[in-house]
Amino acid sequence: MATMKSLIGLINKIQRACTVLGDHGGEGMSLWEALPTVAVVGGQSSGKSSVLESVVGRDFLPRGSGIVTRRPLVLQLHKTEEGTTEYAEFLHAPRKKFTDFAAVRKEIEDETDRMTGKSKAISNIPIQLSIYSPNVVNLTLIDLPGLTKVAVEGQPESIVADIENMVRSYVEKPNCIILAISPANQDIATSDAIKLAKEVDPTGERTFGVATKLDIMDKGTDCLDVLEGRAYRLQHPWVGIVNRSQADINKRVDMIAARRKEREYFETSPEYGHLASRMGSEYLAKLLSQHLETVIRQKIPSIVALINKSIDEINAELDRIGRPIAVDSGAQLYTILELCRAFDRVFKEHLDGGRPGGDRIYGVFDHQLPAALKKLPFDRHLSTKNVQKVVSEADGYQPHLIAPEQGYRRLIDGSISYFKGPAEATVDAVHFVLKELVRKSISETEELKRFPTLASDIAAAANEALERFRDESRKTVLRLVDMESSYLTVEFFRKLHLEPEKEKPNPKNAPQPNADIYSDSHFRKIGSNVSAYINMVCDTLRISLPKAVVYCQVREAKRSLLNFFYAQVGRKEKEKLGAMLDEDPQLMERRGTLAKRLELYKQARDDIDAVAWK
Ligand SMILES: Nc1nc2c(ncn2[C@@H]2O[C@H](COP(=O)(O)OP(=O)(O)OP(=O)(O)O)[C@@H](O)[C@H]2O)c(=O)[nH]1
Repeated sequence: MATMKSLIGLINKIQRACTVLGDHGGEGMSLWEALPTVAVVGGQSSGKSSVLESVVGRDFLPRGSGIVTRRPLVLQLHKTEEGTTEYAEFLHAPRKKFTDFAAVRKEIEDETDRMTGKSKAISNIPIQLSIYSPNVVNLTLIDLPGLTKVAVEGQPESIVADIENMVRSYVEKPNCIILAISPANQDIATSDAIKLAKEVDPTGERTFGVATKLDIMDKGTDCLDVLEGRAYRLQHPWVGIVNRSQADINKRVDMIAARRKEREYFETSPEYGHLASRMGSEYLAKLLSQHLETVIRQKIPSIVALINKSIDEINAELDRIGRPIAVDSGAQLYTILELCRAFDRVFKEHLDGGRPGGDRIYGVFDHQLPAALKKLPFDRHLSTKNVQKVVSEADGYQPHLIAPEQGYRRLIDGSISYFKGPAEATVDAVHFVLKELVRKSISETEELKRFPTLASDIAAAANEALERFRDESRKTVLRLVDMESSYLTVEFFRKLHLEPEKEKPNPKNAPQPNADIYSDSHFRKIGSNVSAYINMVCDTLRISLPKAVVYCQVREAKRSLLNFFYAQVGRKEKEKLGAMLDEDPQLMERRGTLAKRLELYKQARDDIDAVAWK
């Protein structure tokens, strides 16, 4: 069974680790909030500092008028072997042992000012102080600013509400044990501490009522109704306390003497003598310590559950943002190539299906190319008038005798050259689709997210490769078009020749034997022959251009988009490889934070395992 010392020591340890990591409650479900704590609350001058000091047995808290406690003070008490020297240690100044408690007080004041400036404002970032002493019990207490009604000189008006909000933020947590300090010489039921405790803990199960200043109550009055639980009932018994009076403090009565005096007060008191064994600051310290231990024991399963859940969450996030990368060049090269492959996979999924975008290439072939071909100005180029003009120019001074061979060739060449436009446009359209897919693939490659430099290197290399494929593709499609004009399909014209001319008999306009070959219908006929031939060429190109484009651009992109890049990377030196794997600084910071938190949680889990199940 775990000992009291080890259980409270465990929580102390986890609390210290939380503070180092900046976890002191607040946002989300923090480990700090899951830990049971004792918070000391009370109105100004209710005797809070005095209670804390007598629990510790030392003067060490700043004193003065106005609001002295302006940051939460997490006070961890560690009991040491009898005869050892007492000392104090601040978490913000580790390894510095304070044996002079006046210096502790000074450090609390200075550290408060460090955070809040001299502004007398308050801050919710706690100061963490550990006291090692044979005169304490293991206990963690949080001293909070005293609840107040008015701001004093130099303090903002809002301080009254700010203090209440800060105190409330501690005491409303279900794991907070409330030590509610009320001076007995005032009406306890309306004390600031009891009012707040009632609000956040109506059943009183986590409130410990403490009545101070029993010794200076009006003559003839006593506090028995409260201390015996009749006036204001809580689940836990009330504890009466007699602290040093101001006169004692001025006379520098030491704490050990004060404790003795307090004991004597109760033992000899006619009113409280029968309660003496359950009164006084020493009793209060033991009561709290025991209670804290019970609560911790109850909470351990839920703390462990929270720790495990947090570890899972942190691991999941670390997986998402990526683990740290190795530093040797072999591993770096491997990482870069792995990342390239990851990108390549996504890119191929876009082309081959599975991810959208590849279908837009088919859209170019199926829609854009035919539409562009349809728009070519063959009507104008093969109009009777233009046919006549081209044929006559080709004939020169000697008109053709049977068929205008030169004229046909010029008309066909002229028409075919129009195909260059749609051919190049197809190459460009596919190029832009591919470029867009590279962009999309870069942004969709999860693994690349943490390496912005490498991502842009890969994008640049891929785009460069696409430019090369585009040049190659352009040459190929233009060659296909040129091939069409370099050798015409003779059979087409032979067949034309064999087809009988289906002219409608028109006796009125009966053809004049000689004028015939120069008439409009003759040129119209030539135009329609060329047009039929060009339609055939068009059908061929509509089919062959996509093949050329896929061959030169799409297939190459799939096969060798990053080949050039791989070769370049392979030649790079270690520093350059490292530079390519530069990460987003924010991400690196986040990973660092997560790693530290993971360490804390794992350590906490090990500590709990070691202590709780011994
Ligand atoms: N006689 C007597 N005086 C007490 C007792 N408790 C506190 N005092 C005096 O009351 C005054 C205020 O006590 P503190 O302990 O400073 O009270 P506090 O709640 O910490 O005050 P702030 O930090 O200013 O909010 C001091 O002068 C103490 O000496 C007590 O039980 N008996």
